[in-house]
Amino acid sequence: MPAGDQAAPDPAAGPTNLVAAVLTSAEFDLFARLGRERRVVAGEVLFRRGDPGTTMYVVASGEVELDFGDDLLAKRLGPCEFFGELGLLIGDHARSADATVTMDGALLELSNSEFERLVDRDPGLVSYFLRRAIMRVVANEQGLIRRLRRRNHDLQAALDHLHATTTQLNQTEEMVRTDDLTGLYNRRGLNLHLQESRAIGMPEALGLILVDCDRFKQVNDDHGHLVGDRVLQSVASILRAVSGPDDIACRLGGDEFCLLVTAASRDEVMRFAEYIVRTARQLMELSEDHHSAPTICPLSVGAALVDPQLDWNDWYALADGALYRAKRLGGGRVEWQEPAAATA
Ligand SMILES: Nc1nc2c(ncn2[C@@H]2O[C@H](COP(=O)(O)OP(=O)(O)OP(=O)(O)O)[C@@H](O)[C@H]2O)c(=O)[nH]1
Repeated sequence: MPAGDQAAPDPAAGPTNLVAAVLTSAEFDLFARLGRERRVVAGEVLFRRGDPGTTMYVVASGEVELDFGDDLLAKRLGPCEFFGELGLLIGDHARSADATVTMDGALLELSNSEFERLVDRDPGLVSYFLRRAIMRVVANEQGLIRRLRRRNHDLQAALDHLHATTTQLNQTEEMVRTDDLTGLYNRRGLNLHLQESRAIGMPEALGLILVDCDRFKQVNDDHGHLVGDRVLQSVASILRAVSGPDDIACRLGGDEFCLLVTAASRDEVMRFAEYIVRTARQLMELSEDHHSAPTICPLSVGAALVDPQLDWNDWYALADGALYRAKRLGGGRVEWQEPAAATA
């Protein structure tokens, strides 16, 4: 029988060999006597994963590759190594790998009838072989469980990492959208918000309220930049207090702010606008008694109903017309702008 020039493994080899798919030389001799020899050539497919199988094979010479699919390592089997034994032992077992000849040679093929004769011929040897076959299945199973556990662990770590990255990205995005000093949206945040709103559908009616501090430069000049900062923060607090969950308060830059509110009528928008101017005035009156640094300043406000279908520049031009008038009239007041008057 062409077992090749390679020596069969020593039957007295230690327990580490127990789970290897290698026949001892005594086993190989016995299998060779009763198995059918089959010549094979490289590229020949012996069976595919999922095929039902009832035979086992021993490589006499040449080489066979077992490919278990997924990301499991393919195995190459040489002389005296066996495979497909579960097909023989269980009967009609679905093959768990593709078996392809990778080097010309010969195989011993054993089906149930040959195996029964093998048992009759040398029950002791066959029982030793069976014990090893079972241990091999158990070892493979344990290896698989270990691999799955490791993969699960890796997957969990990858998910944790992804979660941390997403949180970080959200925080970064939040920072990019927000004005450092006041915590309101900045101009970029407002633009992004408007883009998102346009994508999901704008509210049907919107009011734009432009807010500008009066003589703010004087606050900086008289009391310093930090006092000026605190005044800007107070204006932001007023806007935050007045805006509902669907309204957008934004610091457009410097001492200019805006509030975009969902409102359907002039009265509704004016209520917001007048509240803002009035609150600033009342806060000023409260602090007028003591001669400490100001915490707020008078505010000029321009208000208008805007067409949600038009863009920001159109809205701004409209409300800015009113703001300009409020400034010209001395500040600390609200001016309203009708759309028709703006285009006239
Ligand atoms: N403290 C402080 N000042 C700022 C900040 N950003 C801009 N400014 C100042 O705000 C001032 C705005 O000046 P102006 O545009 O002349 O406005 P104003 O003095 O209120 O004049 P009117 O609007 O005509 O009443 C400038 O002096 C800027 O330096 C800021 O973040 N903090």
